[in-house]
Amino acid sequence: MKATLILEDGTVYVGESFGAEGEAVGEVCFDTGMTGYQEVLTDPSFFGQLVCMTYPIQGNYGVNSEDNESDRPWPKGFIVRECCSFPSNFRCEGTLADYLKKNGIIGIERVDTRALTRKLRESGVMNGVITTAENPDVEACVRRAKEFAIRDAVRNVTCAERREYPAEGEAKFKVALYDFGNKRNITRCLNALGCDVSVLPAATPAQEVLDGGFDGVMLSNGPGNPAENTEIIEELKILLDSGLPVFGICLGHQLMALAAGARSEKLKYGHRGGNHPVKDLALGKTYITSQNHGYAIVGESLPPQVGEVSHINMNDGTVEGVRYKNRPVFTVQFHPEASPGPRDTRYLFDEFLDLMKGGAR
Ligand SMILES: NC(=O)CC[C@H](N)C(=O)O
Repeated sequence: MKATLILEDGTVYVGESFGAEGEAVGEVCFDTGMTGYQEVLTDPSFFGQLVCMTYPIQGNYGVNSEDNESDRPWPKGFIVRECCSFPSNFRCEGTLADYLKKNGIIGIERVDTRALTRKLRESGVMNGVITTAENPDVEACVRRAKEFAIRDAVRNVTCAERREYPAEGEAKFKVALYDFGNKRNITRCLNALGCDVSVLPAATPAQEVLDGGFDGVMLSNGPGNPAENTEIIEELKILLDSGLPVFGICLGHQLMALAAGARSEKLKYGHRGGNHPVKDLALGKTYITSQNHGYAIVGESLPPQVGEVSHINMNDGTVEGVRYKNRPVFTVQFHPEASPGPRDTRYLFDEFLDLMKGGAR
């Protein structure tokens, strides 16, 4: 069956449908990861997006029940060069196409993903429509794409109620994890290091965390424009000055910086993939990191008496981490939990544990 991708600038890519049928409107972004499509699909940070994978074959090792980063896939559509129909892997439990169909996600293949990626790199991020209609009305699709905006993102992906995830082995610490769209591997990493983790809805008041007997707070990744989360930012202001250790990842990093008085900006086309070089300024060392974000914190807007930039992206110089002054609080824009991605920066979880022990970072 035919499928068509129409960008808001009127560009049309004709391909073939391989997931659900119908129409999806969303923000088109590209991800350069060579593996990890299942983790990408189930990462709640992709809520509302049409994700183009730059690696030319997807689905070649199928899908399984162990690699999910949340309970369901979140992008509105998946754009690939080729979707493999006969996956081969000892862990494979089904095909990517069936998985998308079952979950109502539209997939389009046979798209020149190199041309699309170049277009987004040159023109910047754009909205689009994928439709399986035989003769789509391009003008109407362009209108719908232009009208689209990702709104209430965190509210749509956060958990409805608190859930407990016990430590592996002896529990050393109790961590409150704010779920802004949490990737399961953040919970797994903490559990593996001996933390009992309570995953909390995004709207949990800071006071409840302070009264909860926790040793530290983890702020998760999540979708959407960080600046729209005004109520959460107010709660984080309380946590920032509470003396409790806090570690933030991606959206969690952005929200804490906004709470500290900084400003966020939308990047031209974002960073998504598993090969982004980031320099830890204190160590003078560069790590290869996993990333998925469309916004960043503006370094100069961070009040210098509150925090300083700790990491920068070696491709474009954008802020990749903040260390807060006189507070046991640090955050990173990239994904130390990876999944998919390199594990270079897993050590940051140990640093969070050191803070909870009361040691210096
Ligand atoms: N993965 C994330 O947490 C992404 C954060 C934010 N939604 C952004 O796009 O920048």
